[in-house]
Amino acid sequence: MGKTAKITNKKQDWLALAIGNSRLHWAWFRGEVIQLAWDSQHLSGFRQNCQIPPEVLPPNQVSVNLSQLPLCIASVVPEQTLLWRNAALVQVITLSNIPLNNLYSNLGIDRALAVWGAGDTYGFPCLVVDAGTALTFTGVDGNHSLVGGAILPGLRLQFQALGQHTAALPEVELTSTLPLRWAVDTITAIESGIIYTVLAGIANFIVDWWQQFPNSSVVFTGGDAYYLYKNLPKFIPEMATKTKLEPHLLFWGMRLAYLQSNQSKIFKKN
Ligand SMILES: Nc1ncnc2c1ncn2[C@@H]1O[C@H](COP(=O)(O)OP(=O)(O)O)[C@@H](O)[C@H]1O
Ligand SMILES: CC(C)(COP(=O)(O)O)[C@@H](O)C(=O)NCCC(=O)O
Ligand SMILES: [K+]
Repeated sequence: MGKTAKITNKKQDWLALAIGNSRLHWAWFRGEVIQLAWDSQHLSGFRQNCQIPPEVLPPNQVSVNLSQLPLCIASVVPEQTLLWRNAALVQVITLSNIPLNNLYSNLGIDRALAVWGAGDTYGFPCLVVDAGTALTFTGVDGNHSLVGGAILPGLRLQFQALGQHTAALPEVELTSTLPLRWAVDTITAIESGIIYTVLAGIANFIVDWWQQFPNSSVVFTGGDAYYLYKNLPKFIPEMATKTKLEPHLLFWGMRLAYLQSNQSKIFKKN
C-alpha cells in the first residue's frame, strides 16, 4: 500500500468503477484490499432506480451485496458517467483529487490515476504504458510533476480501423502469439504491421524515457498490456528486469483517491 493515504476504517467495503472507452472495469475493495476485479460492458441506458444493474455485477455470487456499496467512479467517457448521476453514494474522482504537479486540464483521469498509483508504489520518476482502447504513455518525474506523454490508437482500434476503412482488408482479432514479420498472407501481414510497429514504438518511447530517467520504473497496464509486456523483451532485453505488469494499476490510483477522500471529503458529489 502506498505512502500517501491511510485508511480510517479497514473493514469498509466499497466499489471502484473505472469507465474506459471500451468497457467498465470494476473492483470490490475491503478497505485497501481488492477482493474481486472484473470487467463488464458499458451501460446501455439510463438507470431508473439507484441499484447497480445485475448485468454489470460479477457473474458469481459474492458474500456481500455489491449493489449497496459506496461507488467511486473514474471515467473518461462523460455519457457513461452521466448514467450514474442519480445513484446514491457515488463519488466521481477529478484531477483536483490527484496530488501531481503540472497536470493539464483535460488530461485523462485514467492516465493521472495510473501514474499516481504506479509512482506511489514504485517511486517517482515513473512511466506508465496503458494499452487500452487508446495506447497512452504518461511520464512523471522525481518531483511528482507531469513530464508528458503520448496517445495512439490501441491494438484493437488499429485492427478495426483497417477492417472498416478498406475494401479488401478483413477485421483481424489479436491472437496470443507473435505473427511472422515478413508475411505472405493478408491477415498475417496486418498482424505483423500493427504488432511489430507498436512494439518497436513502445520500445523507442521507453528507451527515450530511460535516457532522461535511467532508474525510472516503467509499468504496463490495460487490456493489451499482457500481450505487449510478454513480447517486448525480444526488442529490449533490459525490459524484463526494469518494467512491471500491473493489471490493476488504475485501481491503485483510485484507492489512493478514495482513501484520501475518506479523510478529507474532497470529492465533488456527482
Ligand atoms: N472484451 C473486450 N472488449 C474490449 N477490448 C478487449 C476485450 N478483451 C480484450 N480486449 C483488449 O483490450 C483492449 C482494450 O483495453 P481496455 O483496458 O479494456 O480498454 P478501456 O479501458 O479503454 O475500456 C483492446 O485493444 C482489446 O485488444
Ligand atoms: C487517451 C484516453 C482516450 C485513453 O482512454 P482509454 O483508452 O483508457 O479508454 C483518455 O485518457 C482520454 O480521454 N484522455 C483525454 C486526453 C488526454 O489525456 O490528453
Ligand atoms: K473521442
